[in-house]
Amino acid sequence: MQGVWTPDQVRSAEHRLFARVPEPTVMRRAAFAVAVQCARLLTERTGGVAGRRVALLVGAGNNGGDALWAGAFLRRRGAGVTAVLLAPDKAHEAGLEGLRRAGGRAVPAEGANADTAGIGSEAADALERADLVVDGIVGLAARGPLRPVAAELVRRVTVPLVSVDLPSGVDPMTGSVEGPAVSADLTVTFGGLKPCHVLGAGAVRSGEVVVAGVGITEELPEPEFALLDAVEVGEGWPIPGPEDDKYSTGVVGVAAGSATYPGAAVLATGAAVRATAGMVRYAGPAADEVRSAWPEVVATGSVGDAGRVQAWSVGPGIGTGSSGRDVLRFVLESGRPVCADADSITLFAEDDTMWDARDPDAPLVLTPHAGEFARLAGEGPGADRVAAARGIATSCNAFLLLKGNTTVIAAPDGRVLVNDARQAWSATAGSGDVLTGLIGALLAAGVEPLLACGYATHVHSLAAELAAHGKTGDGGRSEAGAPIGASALLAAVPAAVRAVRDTALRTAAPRAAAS
Ligand SMILES: NC(=O)C1=CN([C@@H]2O[C@H](COP(=O)(O)OP(=O)(O)OC[C@H]3O[C@@H](n4cnc5c(N)ncnc54)[C@H](O)[C@@H]3O)[C@@H](O)[C@H]2O)[C@@H](O)CC1
Ligand SMILES: Nc1ncnc2c1ncn2[C@@H]1O[C@H](COP(=O)(O)OP(=O)(O)O)[C@@H](O)[C@H]1O
Ligand SMILES: [K+]
Repeated sequence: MQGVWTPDQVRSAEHRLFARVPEPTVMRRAAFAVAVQCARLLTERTGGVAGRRVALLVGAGNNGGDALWAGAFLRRRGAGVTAVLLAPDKAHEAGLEGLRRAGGRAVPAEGANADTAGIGSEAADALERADLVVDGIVGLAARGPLRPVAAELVRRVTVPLVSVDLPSGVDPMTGSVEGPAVSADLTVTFGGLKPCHVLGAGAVRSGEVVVAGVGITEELPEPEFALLDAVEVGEGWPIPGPEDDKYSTGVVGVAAGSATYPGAAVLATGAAVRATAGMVRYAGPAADEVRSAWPEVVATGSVGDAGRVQAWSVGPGIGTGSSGRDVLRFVLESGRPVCADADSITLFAEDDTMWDARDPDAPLVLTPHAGEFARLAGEGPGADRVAAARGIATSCNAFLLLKGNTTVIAAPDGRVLVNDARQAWSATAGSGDVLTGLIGALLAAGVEPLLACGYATHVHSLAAELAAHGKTGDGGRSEAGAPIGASALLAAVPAAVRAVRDTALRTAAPRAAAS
């Protein structure tokens, strides 16, 4: 798992490090890492470093200090470096001195001969001629969007941009963007990932993220939350072994759909079929449609007739009337792990007694989108989606999966996983039904609920990406991609599972050879 740490955790780790290593040494290590990445980008985009022009956007704090020292390193490799100072009186003194000693120069952002936007002519010129821009405007201490002069400078950038620590203007803790902010091609951060690199708009604005340890990593506590990588998903995805049969790999029950919404039943059940090897039972009014789409499914008209299952997926298309309520109550009373989505969430929100129907020891997974979350919580998730998901998971004693481009999954004990989709092809009607089926199947296979949600979400977003790009093994590959429907996403689930399992296999082989 890749950990993510809050700005406060990183600051305390920094202070512990400063007890052993002088602060200027740490700053120069950080700046060197920035310079290395700038040189790489310059070489990729322009063929070299010497003779290229770099503009540094320098704010009042240590983030600007990092940029200034990085500029000094780049100057020594032959680049022409100009620092544009947003607060000339407060610019990091040692960094400024270092840059000047290396032959770089510094100009004020709002200097002489300012243009109508208030930008001095030397600053405007430096930006116009730059091959690369370094954003050292603000780092961990950032509050709110870019101020007007910084925003104007950033607006003028047309060349690759490297952010120091985080893209300025993005909230470090939540990744939210409330006004002008930097969009980086590359962000070099220190010690470990911070929330803004993986959450919401910040994830997009960060571009490629490179973590430089600089000694801080060793001082970090347990991370605030974590991301699963493809290797972990591939290793953990349940597959049948030699001793297995259709029952031992987990029987999942799907209670979804209605006469009005048979599609929800077909999608959720199909996802369960495609996710694991065990048996899938369907119970509900869309039994005929499910049977004809998925002949391998054992389908009945009501949950009472469904037979034994190891876990339930319930909710999509069941409605919020009395029959939906009875279905939800039945599966909750079964004492099995339950993934409750869509209408089930509304039923929980509208009927407090529903909580009493569940066995508190049986895991309950709730998978709301923002609107359903608001129904459940009484208010929307707001900017801090991790805190919002964690709050409801704890108060409801449930696993809470908050959907979106960044999906946040919180366990009742406070653990949190985040999945950054890095694309939005799954923003299509019915794709949530597919996710419900995947989670139910993994719960039935005995995967721990937080991981079941993490694996399912990872495979779901990968399936959307593969389907949109025609990378499912049936030709029509495309780099640009094209919109897909939930059926195409569902059809791509096996390709996504194969992809993560292959990644895990490729990683395991060299490890085995080395040991
Ligand atoms: N102390 C060190 O030696 C190290 C510092 N590091 C760097 O130091 C940074 C943190 O430095 P600082 O604590 O000095 O703070 P910043 O450099 O993040 O902030 C500088 C100033 O900008 C102001 N500011 C806040 N929001 C703003 C906005 N929206 N627009 C413009 N200005 C705004 C803040 O009030 C603060 O005074 C990290 O992000 C990292 O880049 C790291 O290199 C690790 C080592
Ligand atoms: N902009 C987006 N980018 C990436 N994934 C998204 C985006 N919007 C929605 N999704 C994902 O698509 C699925 C939609 O689920 P849901 O809102 O329940 O839709 P439906 O009820 O139509 O099936 C969720 O897994 C969600 O995380
Ligand atoms: K920055």
